[in-house]
Amino acid sequence: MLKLKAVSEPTNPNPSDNAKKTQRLDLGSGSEVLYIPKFLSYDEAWKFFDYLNDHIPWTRPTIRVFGRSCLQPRDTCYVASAGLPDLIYSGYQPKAYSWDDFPPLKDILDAVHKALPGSRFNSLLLNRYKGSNDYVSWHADDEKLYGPAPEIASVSFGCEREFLLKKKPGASSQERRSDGEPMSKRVKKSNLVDQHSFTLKHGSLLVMRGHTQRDWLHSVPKRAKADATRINLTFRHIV
Ligand SMILES: O=C(O)CCC(=O)C(=O)O
Ligand SMILES: [Fe+2]
Repeated sequence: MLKLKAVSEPTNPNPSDNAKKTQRLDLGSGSEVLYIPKFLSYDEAWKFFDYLNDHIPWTRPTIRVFGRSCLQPRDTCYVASAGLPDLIYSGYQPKAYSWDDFPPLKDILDAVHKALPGSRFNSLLLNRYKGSNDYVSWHADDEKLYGPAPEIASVSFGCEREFLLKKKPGASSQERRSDGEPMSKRVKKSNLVDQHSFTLKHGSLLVMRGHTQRDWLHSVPKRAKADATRINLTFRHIV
């Protein structure tokens, strides 16, 4: 696994925000992940956690995976701006709530837009992992309605969980290592650079960009020791 390089957030000139280090991971072939561990303060993030845990109408729908019906292994909810095409995933079409139904979500959305200049997210999938047995299996958020190179911003609250990325079978191989050395000049150890792991902390922001959904899969696996509740918000732009 590659070590992440910590860089100061160049878009934020406020010196009081120096603690907000952005880690940037170049996955090669136009795929990139950003990770900001202290996107929200600890106390602020717990206030959002309590609000979301109590006020979101969480459901655990039946979805279809490989032709079989099963209970989705986590709670979910969906919020989207008016007039957008319906989201359907795993044979399930969630009801779209309005941003006005949950005003604190608009505050989080504003903070995300500020951290990612040029972004304009208009939909949000919420996930609640109620304990160590809840998870999301390997997938890419590559539904057509997100366009060919979607930016997805993911904010985490509560229990820390591991977030894994692995190269899709058949995706073009990595062009260069993090130190810029071309792979052709050295022995390829593709299994080392084709998987990455992040521990998504309370109040953190993770962003997937470029061709990440085309070329990579991600998951949040079951973890016996992660026995408390985690809430995750994934902001997306529907084209
Ligand atoms: O919970 C997470 O960190 C990831 C959720 C996710 O991948 C999704 O909702 O598509
Ligand atoms: Fe996802």
